[in-house]
Amino acid sequence: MSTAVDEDLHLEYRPFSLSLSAPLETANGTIETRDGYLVRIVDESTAGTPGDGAAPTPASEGTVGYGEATPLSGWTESGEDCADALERAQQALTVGGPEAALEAVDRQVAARHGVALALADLQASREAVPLYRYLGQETMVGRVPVNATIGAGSANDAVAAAHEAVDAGFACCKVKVGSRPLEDDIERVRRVRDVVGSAVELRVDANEAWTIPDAERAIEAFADLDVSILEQPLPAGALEGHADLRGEGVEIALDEGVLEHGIDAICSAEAADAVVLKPMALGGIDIARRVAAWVCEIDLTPIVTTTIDGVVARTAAVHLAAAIPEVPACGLATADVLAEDLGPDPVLLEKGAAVVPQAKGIGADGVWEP
Ligand SMILES: O=C(O)CCC(=O)C1=CC=C[C@@H](O)[C@@H]1C(=O)O
Ligand SMILES: [Mg+2]
Repeated sequence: MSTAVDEDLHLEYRPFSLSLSAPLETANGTIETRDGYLVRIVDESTAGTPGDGAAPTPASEGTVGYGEATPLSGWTESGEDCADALERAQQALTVGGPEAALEAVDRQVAARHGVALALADLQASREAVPLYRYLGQETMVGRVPVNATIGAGSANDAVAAAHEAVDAGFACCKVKVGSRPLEDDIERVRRVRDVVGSAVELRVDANEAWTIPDAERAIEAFADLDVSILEQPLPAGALEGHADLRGEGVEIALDEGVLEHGIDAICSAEAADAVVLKPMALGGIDIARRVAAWVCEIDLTPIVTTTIDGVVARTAAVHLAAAIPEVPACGLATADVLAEDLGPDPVLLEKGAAVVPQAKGIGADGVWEP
């Protein structure tokens, strides 16, 4: 049902293309560029009147909420489907308000992420609270722990990235594996362990690359190397296979499997110790928040990451992590993976932690003008 306030909401979106500073190699393919749509919803009921001849300012336009819809092949809908969905949301918002806009993008997760985030940012801005407080965190959170992300490149590249991570103060590194012979990957992880020392947490992400015997062999070696978490060793469909890999000294996290099965099935199959939550792939910050609350209840560990998003979605994911009590290190230190961004980054990285913005909403300003 539409209300007078809803009719004052207007959604706009514009395309963007961000190149990576270096392609990110994973076992599922190489990510070279991040193309998507920046979304904004303006509440014109709060618009002021600009002075004579003055250019419109954000205040004169009304309160604004920003969102980002950045599809990634294999994880979300295509770019084309995303754009079509945003077009539908634009119409639906004017006619039927926020609920109608979200319904119009129900099945296109990246588009839904863009719309839901713009609505959440708008509401948090109206309430003058940072997004993480709007997402339900009752106390002030200054920082969230983050992991360094090391791509599936050569052993020398992995060692160099690990050096850099330790120098920058990271206490957790996640190494991508699965795109080369298993023994080579084990050797890469061994060399990374040598470089980072025993105090740094090491995680490994195979992006579905392995068979059960491969994974068993990897876990045997990784347990000796004190790897804490192995992410998605088997194809997403293999719930029972993942369940069988648990309890051998390395915790099992599901990422692609979360999207394929959902939390209830993972829980019934006892298939994971931890789950990776990517708001862009789950369909929005609101959904990711609900999933995080649910997994905490059932003693699964939630790890927040992104699909290598621009500053709007990445900062929103930092807020999501800040809304989760005792969140472990999250995959949110990816700003450097991008060679360019949508605007200034409000999140400082300091000694392995992301400093959470305390301004109202997401806190990502200066992003609309290309
Ligand atoms: O979790 C991180 O450290 C960063 C994000 C990350 O690893 C990923 C982002 C996008 C696509 C994936 O290949 C990958 C992942 O599988 O987690
Ligand atoms: Mg993963």
